[in-house]
Amino acid sequence: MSLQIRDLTQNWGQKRALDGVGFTLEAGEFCALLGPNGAGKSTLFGLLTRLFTPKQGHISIAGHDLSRAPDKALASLGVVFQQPTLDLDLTVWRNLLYFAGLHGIKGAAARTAARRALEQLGMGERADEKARDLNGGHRRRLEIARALLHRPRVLLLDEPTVGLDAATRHALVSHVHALARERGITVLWATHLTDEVAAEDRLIVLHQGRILRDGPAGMTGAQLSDAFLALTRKAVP
Ligand SMILES: Nc1ncnc2c1ncn2[C@@H]1O[C@H](COP(=O)(O)OP(=O)(O)OP(=O)(O)O)[C@@H](O)[C@H]1O
Repeated sequence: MSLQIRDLTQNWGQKRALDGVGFTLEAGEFCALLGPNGAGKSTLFGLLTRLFTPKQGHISIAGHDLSRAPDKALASLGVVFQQPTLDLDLTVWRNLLYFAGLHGIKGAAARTAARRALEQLGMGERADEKARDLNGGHRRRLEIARALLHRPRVLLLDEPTVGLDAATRHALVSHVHALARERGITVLWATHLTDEVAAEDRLIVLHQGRILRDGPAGMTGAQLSDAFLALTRKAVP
């Protein structure tokens, strides 16, 4: 399995942000992590990326235990955070090479990796443009390309469509589905928008730090939206 989480619990003072969360994702699986504001999605991502360490629970990435072998585990992980972190004054190409360098990928290997990542995101023609001149959707795609440079097995995206219009969001979701399907990358896509979930996706609903539902989405659109609202309303104490 590519990503395994067991019994993860995290408190912020008196507040329990995650309460015994556990699930396993296989290679090539696209999993939508759906939760309203405050569900615990960012806390979960903070633990997965080792921004902080869990008091209780276990995380393993591509078979590497995150607390015992953090370097190997994190080398298998690509991350797109909610807040964009591109250098807007650099070209697309320079943004990628700079980040490749941070991963220790240099010279011809870095150029090959950057070319491959741009192709994967349909941005092969954009290499010489300044990041500032890209529209919101292409900036996001560049961030995804950058997260793929070191060929991670697992890709985490924390609400990557914030601020994008519906058509651009749809295009971005399609690109990332293709990465999972065609490249076997395991994707964990956090969102609070039900229209980003496809019927065949694995769907995990997180609310108030707990998993309320885990399985194939099986529905989309208004049906899914109604089911999500009913589920999260019912759970309010
Ligand atoms: N550093 C922190 N200190 C204190 N409380 C926190 C901290 N981070 C998160 N929380 C609380 O933990 C709960 C879960 O928050 P989290 O940000 O993980 O949820 P989320 O699903 O990512 O929400 P959003 O979509 O609003 O970002 C919330 O009640 C939040 O107020």
